Amino acid sequence: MVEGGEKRFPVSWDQFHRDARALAWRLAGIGSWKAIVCVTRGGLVPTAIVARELNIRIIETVGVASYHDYKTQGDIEVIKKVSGDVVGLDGGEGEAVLIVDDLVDTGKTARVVRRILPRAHFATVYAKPKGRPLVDTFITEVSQDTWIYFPWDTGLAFQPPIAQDEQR
Ligand SMILES: O=P(O)(O)OC[C@H]1O[C@H](OP(=O)(O)OP(=O)(O)O)[C@H](O)[C@@H]1O
Ligand SMILES: O=c1[nH]c(=O)c2nc[nH]c2[nH]1
Ligand SMILES: [Mg+2]
Repeated sequence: MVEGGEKRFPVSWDQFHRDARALAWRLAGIGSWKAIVCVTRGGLVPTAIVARELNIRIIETVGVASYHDYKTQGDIEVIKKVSGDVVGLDGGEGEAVLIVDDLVDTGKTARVVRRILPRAHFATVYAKPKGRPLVDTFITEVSQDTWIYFPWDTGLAFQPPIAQDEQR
């Protein structure tokens, strides 16, 4: 959640692919997992990239939404639960599971998913300071007052020259 003057962190498809692949490289050096639980919808694209790189073919989803209005967080809603088969793999409680999301911001989403899969490994591509303690592995940290613009939410648009912006 961003309050007051915000900073912007726009991410292109190319940069996102590189960052998600960097996440897969890091995860490959840490452990191995039998299944991915993807936190939809933001986790869908990084899950595809990580699953390809780590050769994981069991993909489950958990549907969580809280940013119903652009940039304003509401109550957390679990729209789709995790299948018991996946939670119970190996020792249960998500022991064999890798959870993938695009980012942690306040950490509220991660806290809810962690409650369902307490022993899973939680991985995101980006992290903000408040959410950071809730993730096991991430690639890039941005400040709390930064909004990350993902390529699937944005398009090419004219940018006014910096000098013109300063005259306003
Ligand atoms: O750490 P938090 O403050 O909880 O925010 C992080 C969550 O917010 C976004 O999901 P969103 O609720 O917007 O739903 P979406 O993935 O369907 O876009 C993002 O994909 C994370 O899942
Ligand atoms: O596109 C997004 N960018 C963000 O920085 C963010 N934080 C929570 N949810 C988010 N969605
Ligand atoms: Mg999400």
